[in-house]
Amino acid sequence: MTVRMSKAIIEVADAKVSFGAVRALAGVTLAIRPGECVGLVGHNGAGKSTIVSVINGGLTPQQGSISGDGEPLQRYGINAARVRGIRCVFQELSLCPNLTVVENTRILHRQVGGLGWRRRARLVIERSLDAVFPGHGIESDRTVGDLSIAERQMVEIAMAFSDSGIAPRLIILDEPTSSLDASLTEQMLAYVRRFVASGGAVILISHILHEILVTASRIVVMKDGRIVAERPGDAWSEHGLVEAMGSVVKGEAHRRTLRDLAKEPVVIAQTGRGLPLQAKRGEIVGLAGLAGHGQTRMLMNLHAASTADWLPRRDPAVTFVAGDRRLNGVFDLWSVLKNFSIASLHDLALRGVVDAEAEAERAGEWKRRIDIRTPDMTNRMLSLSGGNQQKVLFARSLATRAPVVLMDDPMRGVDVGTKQEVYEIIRQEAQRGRTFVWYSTEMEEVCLCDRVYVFREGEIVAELAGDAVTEENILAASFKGEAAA
Ligand SMILES: Nc1ncnc2c1ncn2[C@@H]1O[C@H](COP(=O)(O)OP(=O)(O)OP(=O)(O)O)[C@@H](O)[C@H]1O
Repeated sequence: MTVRMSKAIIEVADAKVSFGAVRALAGVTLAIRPGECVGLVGHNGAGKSTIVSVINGGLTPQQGSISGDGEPLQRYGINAARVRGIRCVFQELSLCPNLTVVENTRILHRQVGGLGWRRRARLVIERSLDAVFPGHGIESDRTVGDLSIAERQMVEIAMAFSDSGIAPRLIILDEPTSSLDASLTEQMLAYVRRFVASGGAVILISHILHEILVTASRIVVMKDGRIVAERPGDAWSEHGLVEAMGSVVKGEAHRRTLRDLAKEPVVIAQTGRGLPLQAKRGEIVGLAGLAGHGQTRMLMNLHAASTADWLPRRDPAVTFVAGDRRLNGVFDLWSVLKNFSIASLHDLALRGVVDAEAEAERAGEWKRRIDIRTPDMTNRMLSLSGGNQQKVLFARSLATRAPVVLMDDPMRGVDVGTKQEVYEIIRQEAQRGRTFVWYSTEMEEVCLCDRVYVFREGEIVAELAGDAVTEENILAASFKGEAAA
């Protein structure tokens, strides 16, 4: 029996894209058909966002062709993609922060105009939010800038799946779950499965390979601007994917066995009527719980409490690794080098003047250590892929002498190979006496911590240590406010 394959919604053939000396796509051919969820994986800088920009019409390849529903598309761009029902949720969230959720909906759905547009736009977005994230609790009159990063991500995702006349046919999700906790992620993946089962198509990009394995019907692996492997989803294992990406397969990361810690905590904080937080010298302390329940606020408060001096200190007491990098991490207009060295200028300066050689040397060391992929550290920060920008923020903080490192879900968008390297660096630094306070939306990371505080509604509701740090206990505490017996 011959199986008739439906026509591809979009097909890119032999696409080549270069940014100056960097070859982002070296001849990529990819077709997406109705009813399939294509998982796209690869190391940071492999070219995933670039091929997505080509499919989304945001970037015209220097070579190659694009066709849609079997017809060659000559002048393909964002508007042409939108008319074909192709939408993209970007890694860097793209909503206008000064407008409300409803007003942002109006911008995406241009046809929702005229008298009464607010009511209709509200209906469009609320219907979609309810469908993708039942019980979301987001009021559509709120200004986007006031939403937490997880809420913003939920609105972006719901916006992409919303329908106001032009039905969504292909939704591209570029690391959509990087700020979502486990339950929101599950809601979104369940919706993706339903959307695909009803004939829609999805491209799912994620560094959390488990998500891809349980959702994608086909998985495509990219490496250095090329597709290096492509198979049905159920023909892959996590191990096989990591190998195909060119990363070294390491055993599962385990919590370290703790040596004796000093008795006196170096960090102490209180959350309302909740339990107090304590972190000792050399300890890795995790902050867990559902996203947006006060973990980031706690980190901000700890940071403010130790840095409120008028003068910058030669020996900073704390350093902060931002997770919401566009909001409080990256200096857009600066080079990679300047973004890296800004926190250690005191160490790099001689009589008040920065020693450029020492600065370049230290940046080079970190470039090698966590594999920041750029041909030249003086390139603009925004020329880096998202995951590589995140690595720079890591390097910036770890290169300081601050004894306490506060981390706000810092692995957003970092690839699996690099994550393992960073976990190892954290262990080594903790062994040398540094204290880490680490908020993460990834259970695997929380379970690496020596001690974990679970947050609920702004307060710490449970403290788990050693062998009690398990997924089951954390989930029980997150939902019920108490650890499982
Ligand atoms: N505007 C740009 N200017 C210069 N170089 C760029 C630009 N956009 C992307 N690049 C480069 O192209 C390459 C591919 O980047 P891309 O963002 O597609 O990677 P990615 O696979 O999505 O990575 P990540 O997993 O970190 O998001 C990288 O080396 C990146 O530095």
